[in-house]
Amino acid sequence: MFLSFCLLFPLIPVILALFLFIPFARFSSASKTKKNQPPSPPKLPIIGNLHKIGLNPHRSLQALTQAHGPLVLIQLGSVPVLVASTAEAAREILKTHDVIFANRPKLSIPDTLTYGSKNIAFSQYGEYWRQVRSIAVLALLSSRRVQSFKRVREEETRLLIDKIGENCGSLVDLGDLLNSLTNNIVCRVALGRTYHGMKFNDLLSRFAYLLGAFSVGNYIGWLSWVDRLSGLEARTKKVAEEFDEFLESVLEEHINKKRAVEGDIGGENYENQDYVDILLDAQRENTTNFILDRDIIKATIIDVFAAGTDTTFAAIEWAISELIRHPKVMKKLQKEVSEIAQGKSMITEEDLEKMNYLHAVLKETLRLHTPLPLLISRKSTEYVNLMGYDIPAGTQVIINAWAIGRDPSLWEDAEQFKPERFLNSCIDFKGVHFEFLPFGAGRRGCPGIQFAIVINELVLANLVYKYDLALPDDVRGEELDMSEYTGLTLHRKFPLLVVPNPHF
Ligand code: HEM
Repeated sequence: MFLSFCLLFPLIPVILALFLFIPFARFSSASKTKKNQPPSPPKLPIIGNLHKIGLNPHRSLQALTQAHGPLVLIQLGSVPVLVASTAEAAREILKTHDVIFANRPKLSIPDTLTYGSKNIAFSQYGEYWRQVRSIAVLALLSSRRVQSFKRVREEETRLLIDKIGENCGSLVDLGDLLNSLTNNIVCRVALGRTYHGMKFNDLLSRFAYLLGAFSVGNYIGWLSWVDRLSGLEARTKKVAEEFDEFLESVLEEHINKKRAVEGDIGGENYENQDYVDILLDAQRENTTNFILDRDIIKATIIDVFAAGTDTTFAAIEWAISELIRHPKVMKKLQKEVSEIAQGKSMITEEDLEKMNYLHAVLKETLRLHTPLPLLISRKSTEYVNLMGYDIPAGTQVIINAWAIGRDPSLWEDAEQFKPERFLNSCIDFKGVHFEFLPFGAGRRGCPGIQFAIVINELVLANLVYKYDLALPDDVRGEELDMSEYTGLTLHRKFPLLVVPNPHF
């Protein structure tokens, strides 16, 4: 399930009606006597535990876990959902029983936005998913491809640094600039060029918002009219249509460019190809076991925006926020970066490897501000006994990676930002350490780790190398408001406004 409850509001009248007219009921499910189900909090009729979720589901689900244990079975409307919030439970799901939990639930909003879940992230587990994922890895996310986009990343980072330089001493919306930077990088490597303008940015932000929106109909089928009445359904269709129009124009541009290039010099080499070129080639050369039709190509491009841009941007924004709040950490990082840069004008990607403290800062950020706090929901395909509990086939599963990252039994001073904890530690985010899961794990784990990390590190290193960042109105860094806004991705609630000055 794509769990985010920013659009839970349409349900409020229903919840109120239940509170007013239906006496509280503690549903002791009949099946419980037969099966050993995980503990469940008390439920209300019809809505089950929906009222317990609130606007920050990762926090409310953490509270449920603290009250009921590592595996909790909640009822969202008519849908039972298993919530796992400890490293041990995550290991059982993502490693021991990875195949059983490799499916995704089908949900109406992502389904509409991704041509019937034809993309990687929402497609059903099986041969189709395997093939589209491997095309994306080969064409965009493999080490070789990620390496080949080095120039794009360094150029865009330089543009960001220059833009900030033009505004030294003035108030800058750093979040906005970082958002544009990630969009530009992703557009250039995936689509071949940048796309600017209010209209495109607005489309992307409506798209990201809807991906995190809550659809009543997914959980209480007979209330699906609420989604129509609230306008959610219409808004989703409109964004899907606008995105489709945009992607059609991108495909046409590529097809025309290909014709022109072939006419001229007989073809383009691999290194100069963007993601769309490679997908169109695979279509023409019929290299997949299924027909790579236009909708599949468009859905696969959507993955890059849906899974890749907002997450990458959120990670950098939280990292800068924590550095502003922790001046000593900022100084230590600036020292490391400056020593390695040795006075050159920009940090390059070759320099990053030596920056151990930078790696630790990024890991600590991803631990405390996991960009997808609840990963992407899974769905079991067969019955399984999980940590002694009976879990039937078809159960939706949420893994609260955010809560695991803050589990005080795993992390000392779990709520504190202390990058040092990662300095002499082998823990990383590649999906083998279940106490630290910002990219998930197992076969549905994130394939974009390398793509994202190098952007994050390059931008962070250059920002702190070139600038000191202060809060406006002489507010101390430690006082920066860290409130969250939860959509699909966890973002800062308030813009990150800073006053940059050259760092010497
Ligand atoms: C800091 C940045 C990123 C974070 C934190 C992140 C995190 C995640 C997480 C938690 C999942 C779900 C894993 C699971 O279910 O176990 C995921 C899936 C995915 N991510 Fe990322 N991601 C990031 C960047 C990217 C980038 C840059 C791309 C591509 C350009 C990408 C592409 C994908 C795709 C395609 C999936 C779906 C995989 C599948 O279902 O097989 N991600 N990501």
